[in-house]
Amino acid sequence: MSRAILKVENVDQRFAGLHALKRVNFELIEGEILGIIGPNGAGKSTLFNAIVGTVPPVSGAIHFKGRNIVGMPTHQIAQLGVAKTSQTVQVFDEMTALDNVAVAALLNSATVAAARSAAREELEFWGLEGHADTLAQDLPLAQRSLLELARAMMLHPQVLLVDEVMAGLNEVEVDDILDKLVRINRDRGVSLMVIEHNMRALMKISSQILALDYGAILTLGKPEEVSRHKQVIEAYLGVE
Ligand SMILES: Nc1ncnc2c1ncn2[C@@H]1O[C@H](COP(=O)(O)OP(=O)(O)OP(=O)(O)O)[C@@H](O)[C@H]1O
Repeated sequence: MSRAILKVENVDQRFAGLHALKRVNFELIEGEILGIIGPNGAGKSTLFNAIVGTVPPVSGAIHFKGRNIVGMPTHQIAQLGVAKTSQTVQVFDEMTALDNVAVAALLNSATVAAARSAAREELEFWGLEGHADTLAQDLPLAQRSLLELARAMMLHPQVLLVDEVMAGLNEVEVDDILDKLVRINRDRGVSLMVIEHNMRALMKISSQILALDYGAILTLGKPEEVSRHKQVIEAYLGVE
């Protein structure tokens, strides 16, 4: 039987006069890939920030495996198993790719040597082994996106929130990331929520898609249903 690993209940977020999330309710089923779409400013990143605790919601509950994580510090939420990538790739520019991943690996390693070894393995998974000694600032955008995913995986997440990692990438690079996301989901047991403006990409990998508009859920359903939804077409695709 499918069960929810993450349950978002009546989550509200407000910034001064702006009602950024309006009683948002949904479940992430364990093992699924849930795509998140919505126009600019719809509240997608705000939702992710609420889940990982960087900007906690003003009201509502977020249950991870039955435990309400609202109010917990981000590092504790990460330790429990919920991690996030950033919308803008956040790696340490002046460090090598290997060191970037090794720093994250230290959290779950007994020694520096063990962290470096885990980091090497992770770089290999993401196809970055040839760039281990390259400074992050010298990596092309696609490899920086992969590096951030590699860093996030060192937290051993059970739920990974992926915020627009495909922006600015070409079709081949997007397909490579999609393939890797499917593999961490299928082979490494990570449930995923993926924010993406690239609808074609999202439809390929998501079992369900959630559409946000003005902080509220427009619809949640199978990709083919959501892509036919009248308000999604109007709000997201901008068609009258
Ligand atoms: N910390 C904050 N303080 C004030 N306003 C914020 C804050 N975070 C987000 N907002 C506002 O909340 C609204 C939703 O922003 P959010 O970044 O969640 O949208 P989004 O759907 O992720 O958009 P995009 O696709 O452009 O990334 C926007 O109007 C934004 O300016």
